[in-house]
Amino acid sequence: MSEDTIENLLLWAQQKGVNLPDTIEFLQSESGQICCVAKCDEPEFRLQIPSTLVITSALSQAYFGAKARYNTYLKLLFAKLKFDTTPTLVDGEDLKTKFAPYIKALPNVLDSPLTWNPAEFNLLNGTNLFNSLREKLELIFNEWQSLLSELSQDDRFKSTIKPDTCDFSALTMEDVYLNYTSETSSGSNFWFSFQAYLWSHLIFLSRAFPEYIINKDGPSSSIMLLPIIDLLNHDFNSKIEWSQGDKQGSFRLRKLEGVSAGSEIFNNYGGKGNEELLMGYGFVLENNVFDTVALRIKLSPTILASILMENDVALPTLSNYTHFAFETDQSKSSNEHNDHTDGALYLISLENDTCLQQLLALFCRLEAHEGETRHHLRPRLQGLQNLRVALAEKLKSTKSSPLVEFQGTYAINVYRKACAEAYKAGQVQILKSSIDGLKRQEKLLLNLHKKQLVTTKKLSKLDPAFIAQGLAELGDITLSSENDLYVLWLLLRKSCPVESVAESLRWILELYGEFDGDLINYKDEAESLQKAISSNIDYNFNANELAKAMAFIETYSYFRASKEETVLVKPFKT
Ligand SMILES: C[S@@+](CC[C@H](N)C(=O)[O-])C[C@H]1O[C@@H](n2cnc3c(N)ncnc32)[C@H](O)[C@@H]1O
Repeated sequence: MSEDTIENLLLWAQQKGVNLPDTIEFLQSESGQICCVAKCDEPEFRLQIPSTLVITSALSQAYFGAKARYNTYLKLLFAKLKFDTTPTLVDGEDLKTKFAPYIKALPNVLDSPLTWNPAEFNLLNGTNLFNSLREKLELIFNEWQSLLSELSQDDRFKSTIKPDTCDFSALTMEDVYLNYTSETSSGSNFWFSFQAYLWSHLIFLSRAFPEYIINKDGPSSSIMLLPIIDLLNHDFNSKIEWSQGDKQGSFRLRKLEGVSAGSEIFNNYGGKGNEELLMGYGFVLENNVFDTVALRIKLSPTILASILMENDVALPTLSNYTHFAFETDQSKSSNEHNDHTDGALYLISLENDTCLQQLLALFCRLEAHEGETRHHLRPRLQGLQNLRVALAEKLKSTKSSPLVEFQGTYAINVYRKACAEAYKAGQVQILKSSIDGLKRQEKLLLNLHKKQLVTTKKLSKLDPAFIAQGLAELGDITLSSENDLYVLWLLLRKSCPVESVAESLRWILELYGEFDGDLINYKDEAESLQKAISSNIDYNFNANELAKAMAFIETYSYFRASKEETVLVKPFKT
């Protein structure tokens, strides 16, 4: 952007009543980004925008007569102001002319991955952004298609605007890029093209404010643009107040701390992680304390219903974390109902352990058998293991996952590459540190409850005769799993006099004596173990008894995937 463009913008703003203090200046960095800098010590910075410069859905309602989907029509109006060469009249005033200096100063190309080419898109492979990008684009695409359908029935537009019937789901990501999202995609010069709509969408995504600040009676999810105020960059340490200004419908930004000469004056877009910053604003922050890895856990309707009824573990949804300045009417209604149809959403971070512990509580609850709660030792250990495995898989896929295939040759923008790498590194760091935290937690629990645990190693140590004689008597059999070893121990020891069994193993036999579990799932396995034994030696175990022992071991053990071992756990509420 040229210096003239900024000059014109500032002049225009002053003429329209923006109080631009002469103690600040707007500078342009080498990358073309504008920033606001204090020329001298600024004890109390304020910037106020009159209502006449605020771009709200009142304008799109007036122009399109829209009675719903306010944000969607506002984005369309803004695309029209940018891309249509003819006037857009509201109450006799041409909005295109009115806002021309502002629109001219806006970036033409935005760095959100929604516009990245296939080679750049592949830089994100394995991440949540990579996995969700297509779905996000499809939502915007559907929003745009339905707008075209509505406009094609409006007398004012029906001669020029035809519905678009493209089936988005049939397009590859390369098709999407070439036909719809690249700067040079076909139809990009029409104000009602997808490319124009996407540009407008991204401008709102990266610059919009919630309208309720100046209009308490308006729809709560409505968004607005604030020229000049939106030149301020983001710093999450910046102490800022947003409020209505002196006059009805005006907006005031106030810095709640002094700014020293030469320092940049920042806005604060809120505590956002790099995923949200990259997607919405096209940048990331190094060492971002708000960085999170989003993990969505889908639950079957039955489990969901019982967990909600018990009200013991948290099942957060998006609405628990943030209020977006930018929200589609659709996403808002699902948030309002705290709907779990998309699953529970856990945002785990380096800085705050709460979410990881909530997620762990859910994993432990999912492992609790009948008669257990998530606080029992066995489901706690199993939950820890399962979550570790899940995070390790996520880590693996974040580090290396398949790439999308594409035909063309595309240059990779250096800035975008750096953003993708920093975002990925942040995700990897959070996952690794969460896994380490879980490892430590498991180790503590294992140390604390050593007496409640039996491994096959401990079993062999406490009952050497079982290995030396008992097993030897069964001949040379191949056990399909470590569980079979416990099963055989149970069957060989269940009728032994109590005193002959080591004290710390007796609880197993006592519980086994009372055990009355469902055997149906173990019949086949039991029969094959029975066969393996009897084909080897004339030793006849009852298949039902084998099935009972197998069911028992499953009920009273946890599988420690990290060591590939089954550990028997004495029922214990921690
Ligand atoms: C509301 S605008 C701020 C004005 C913007 N600098 C401009 O030149 O128009 C938001 C955009 O500014 C840039 N931005 C804001 N804060 C930033 C930061 N801390 N680091 C890098 N880029 C930032 C991003 O491109 C973002 O999409």
